[in-house]
Amino acid sequence: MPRREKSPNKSRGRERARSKSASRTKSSPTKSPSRRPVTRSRSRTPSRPAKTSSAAEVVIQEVNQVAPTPRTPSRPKSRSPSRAAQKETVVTKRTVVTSVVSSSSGQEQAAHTPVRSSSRIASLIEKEKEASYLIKEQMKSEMITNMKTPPPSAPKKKEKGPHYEFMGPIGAFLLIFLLPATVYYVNMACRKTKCSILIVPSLPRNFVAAFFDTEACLIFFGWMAFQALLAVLPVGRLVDGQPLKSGGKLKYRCNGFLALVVSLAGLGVAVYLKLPVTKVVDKFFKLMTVATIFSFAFSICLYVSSHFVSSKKLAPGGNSGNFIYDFFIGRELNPRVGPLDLKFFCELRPGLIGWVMMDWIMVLKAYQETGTFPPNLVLVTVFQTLYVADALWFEDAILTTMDIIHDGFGFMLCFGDLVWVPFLYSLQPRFLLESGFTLPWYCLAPIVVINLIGYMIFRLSNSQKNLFRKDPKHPVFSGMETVPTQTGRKLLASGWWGICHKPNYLGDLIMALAWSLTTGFGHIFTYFYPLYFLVLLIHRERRDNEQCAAKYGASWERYCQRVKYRIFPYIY
Ligand SMILES: NC(=O)C1=CN([C@@H]2O[C@H](COP(=O)(O)OP(=O)(O)OC[C@H]3O[C@@H](n4cnc5c(N)ncnc54)[C@H](OP(=O)(O)O)[C@@H]3O)[C@@H](O)[C@H]2O)C=CC1
Ligand SMILES: CC(C)CCC[C@@H](C)[C@H]1CC=C2C3=C(CC[C@@]21C)[C@@]1(C)CC[C@H](O)C(C)(C)[C@@H]1CC3
Repeated sequence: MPRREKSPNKSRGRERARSKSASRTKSSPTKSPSRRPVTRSRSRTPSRPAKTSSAAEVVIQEVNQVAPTPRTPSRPKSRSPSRAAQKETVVTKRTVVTSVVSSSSGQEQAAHTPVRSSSRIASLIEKEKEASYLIKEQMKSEMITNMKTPPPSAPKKKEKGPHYEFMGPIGAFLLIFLLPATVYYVNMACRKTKCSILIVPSLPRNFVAAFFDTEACLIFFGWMAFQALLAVLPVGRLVDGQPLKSGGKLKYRCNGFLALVVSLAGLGVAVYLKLPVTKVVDKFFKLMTVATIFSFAFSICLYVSSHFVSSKKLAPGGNSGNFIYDFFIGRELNPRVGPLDLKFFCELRPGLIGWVMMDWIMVLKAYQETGTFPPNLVLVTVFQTLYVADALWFEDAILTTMDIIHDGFGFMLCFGDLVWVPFLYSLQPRFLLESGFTLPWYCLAPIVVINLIGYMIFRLSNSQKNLFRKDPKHPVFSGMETVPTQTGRKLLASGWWGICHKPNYLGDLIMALAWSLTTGFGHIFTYFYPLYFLVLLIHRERRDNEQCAAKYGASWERYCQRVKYRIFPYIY
């Protein structure tokens, strides 16, 4: 295949070739098959040694002959950035052209035998059609590449404003107040007898005493310090993060599962020693207030300190220049204090482990109050413990999530990790503790099944993708459909990832539903978690979809054509 230089005229040349090729396909091919250059070029050179090439390549060769790209003779030989970009485009082109949907078993078709029969001709026509499709794909991908790397001579595009998410600064401003208000409202509306949106929470007379005390401060900061200490212990694997914009990779200490075990064991010891651990539940609202104030203060510190780091350390999305928006989304990607990575720590340790601790303390309190272990309270606590234990066992998988790679560490994640997760995700157990609501075993059995199904989908799909990212050549992927991309990475288009774009979200949502089912059907707010989660995951899927479209261009489109549904097969 002749090497071709990229030039501004190239696309036009190829467009011409494409229309010629298309018109050839349209004109009755059986009548004049020998006029097609594919046939001609091969029958003219019968003595050429047989070289295996794909049908698409053959047609590309043919296109090159029909419409040779005008060369730019005076182009300097030195490897300028634009030239490097051109080379990259050539490589991209080849990747996309050679196989669009390939099979890992490597069964790519090779066609280079002289045309002898009409069936052969028909098959070549088929291939030509395919190749013409591939050319289209290639052009799309090229357009995307060109969009990313404009030639130096191209006129400068009008600067676009920052790309905002969450409805921009106004959305961010509203969320900064709405999120804390929601946590308070939902928890205050969930009382002993009812958990309903219709209950307007009444504010206590002595507001400060009801929502704040120094003991709660001590518990909160003691807990944070204890978890931070466990996180920096030189125990557990040191795992490399994803490559950074600034080059290199950060290292992360992964000992989260150990931290969970130590924390739960510590709780066991405290109970054995008859320490007043149920104070934590009694001071639920006070702890929530301390955590909320801390989140605001911490996010302000993060915002201020982000102005003292190099621009390479900033998150791609949180550097818009708008104070409110950047404060909410977070400016710095991976803020660290000594060995402690603040975002990684907050996302997995104090909030997540704190949530499970709170659940078990509620079980203990229920036992102290009633002398029994309410089965549905125990069940939902076991489910949530399994969920958190899973997250910490597969701790390093979080290093590839958009929170760690893409989002900065600002108010959204800070508040989400330290307040939203522990104080809202524990709503069902808190309701069960307060209301004493129970369910018979024949209602609990199907809930166990639903949770297990959800967990299986969540875990197996996450593990399949993680393994595929680590070792795409692993034997389990042989025979599975994949979509190659111009980045060199492939997208898995069968197995769990051939059912819908986010099988892991589907499993997560099924589990969320199972947790709420333990509270029966009488109280809408105990379904707050699955409802909010549905909105969060639909929004998150769309954000990820945008990011993948930007990353993978035409290949992502191809993947979306192959895998039609986003989260719910046959529905959405
Ligand atoms: N409990 C909670 O509150 C929350 C839980 N979660 C859970 O966290 C988990 C991780 O979620 P999240 O990080 O959002 O999303 P994913 O785990 O789905 O990761 C998305 C990334 O995976 C890669 N990818 C997407 N499709 C494919 C494919 N077909 N083949 C190979 N790679 C693909 C892409 O990255 P690349 O190509 O660069 O590898 C993409 O950016 C989920 O299970 C979710 O349910 C998430 C948010 C909140
Ligand atoms: C309050 C806002 C509207 C949104 C806040 C979002 C955060 C609560 C979530 C963003 C991503 C999260 C993840 C988990 C918990 C919730 C947050 C912080 C996660 C740690 C839960 C356990 C999973 O197994 C996981 C895959 C490790 C999750 C990663 C993302």
